[in-house]
Amino acid sequence: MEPQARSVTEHVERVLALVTPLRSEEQELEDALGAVLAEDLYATASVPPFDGAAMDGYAVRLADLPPDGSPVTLQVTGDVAAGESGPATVGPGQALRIMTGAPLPSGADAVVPVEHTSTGRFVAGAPRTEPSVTLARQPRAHVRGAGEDVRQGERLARAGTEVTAALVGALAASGTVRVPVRRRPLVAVLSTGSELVPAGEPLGPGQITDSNGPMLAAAARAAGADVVRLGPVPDDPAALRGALDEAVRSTGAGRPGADLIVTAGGVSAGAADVVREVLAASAPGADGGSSTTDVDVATVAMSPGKPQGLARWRGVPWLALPGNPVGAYASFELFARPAIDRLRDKQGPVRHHPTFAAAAGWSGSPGRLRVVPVRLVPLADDGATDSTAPSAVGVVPAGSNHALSALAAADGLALVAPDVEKVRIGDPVRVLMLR
Ligand SMILES: Nc1nc2c(c(=O)[nH]1)N[C@H]1C(S)=C(S)[C@@H](COP(=O)(O)OP(=O)(O)OC[C@H]3O[C@@H](n4cnc5c(N)ncnc54)[C@H](O)[C@@H]3O)O[C@H]1N2
Ligand code: MOO
Repeated sequence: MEPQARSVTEHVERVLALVTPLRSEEQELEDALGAVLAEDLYATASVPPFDGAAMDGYAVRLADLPPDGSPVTLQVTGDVAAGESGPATVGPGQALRIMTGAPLPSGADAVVPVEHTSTGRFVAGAPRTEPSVTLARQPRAHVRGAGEDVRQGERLARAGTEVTAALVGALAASGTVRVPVRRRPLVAVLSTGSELVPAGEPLGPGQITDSNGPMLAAAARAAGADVVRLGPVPDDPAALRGALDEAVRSTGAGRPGADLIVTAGGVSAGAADVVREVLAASAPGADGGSSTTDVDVATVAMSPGKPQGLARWRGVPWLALPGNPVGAYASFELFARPAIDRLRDKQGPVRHHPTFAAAAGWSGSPGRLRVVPVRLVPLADDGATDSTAPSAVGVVPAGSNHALSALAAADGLALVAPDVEKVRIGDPVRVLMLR
């Protein structure tokens, strides 16, 4: 009899209990894209650092411009360009030509854009000699105030934030050159199965190409980890133990031991299910020693991805995922990715699981969370005029649930709750987005 299946939520909790965040280290800001901040970061300088022009035009004194908007003619006494720091001053009745980004000269408190003046436009490269300009008060001052964007000492990002290109920009603007980040996790990816042949090698009778190895390695990299790929390992306990030892050992070439082991295959009820065998043989108290601890083999209420194993190999957290490739990938997204996030101490935003309307109906066996590769499709013309509205997008299954080709074509994984028997057209469907 099959044991009571464990919920996905409970399995996630057990996965998270196995891993703890890695130590932090300093990294050059320019190399930190995708890393996770280990501390809150504060602006070391204000942005912009000075009051400056937001438009090309004339720096003026508002006191010279009649409040009723009637034009006035001012004497043009010179130029201020971006990057200039000269002691330019605008006196009463005067104006200075000023370019966007240039510091506002003393005396001036507004910029009038050139297109709203008698000059009309500045010609790039041409000498500017107009002795005077006629202009009028504008509704806006077109001045960017010092610290308007960021004030020195203001918090720019919280610990746990993943560094994006925009954050690199914001940190650079405020004078940051090095950032404290979590060390990048090293994930060992290991596929098991005597039928497996590395990609590119000819297949003998009964053999198949190892797709889980390259796929899970790619998924781990996409989740922000470095990867050491081992195997495929044949269905032989000694070979598997050897590979697990290699995964956790640091090598002479400077590779540290893995922070997390992810295996695929051999975790079900088959006679050759070697992962299950190694877990059982080395569980504490059993013969074979205690290189494996915290063993937890479970049937999880999801499909695909039902058989799962958790343990530590010589202290290193080990997620044993099922071999069926779609199940392995679904398990990666639901269990291994949160484990990697925790190693990186990555905090929210909560993983985005938007809801779309089903654009086709489908059924499946209730009682488990069904993970269905789906594609986003425009909904049939429903009279909506705005084709970019979210309601104009729905989901359809991307192909057979167990086919890698469907997974490859999928925009996301629909997560259909265990109590739902049939998904009908128009039903809301929660989707774990993959792109
Ligand atoms: N009697 C039972 N049999 C099975 C059960 C069960 O509950 N009772 N569960 C089924 C489910 S669900 C799954 S999933 C599989 C998982 O089994 P394993 O984790 O032991 O995986 P394998 O048997 O090693 O492989 C399953 C399947 O996937 C192919 N495979 C494995 N590794 C790779 C790889 N690296 N690249 C490509 N394909 C791979 C393998 O050849 C098998 O076809 O067990 C069911 N059986
Ligand atoms: O759990 Mo298996 O992955 O359903 O195919």
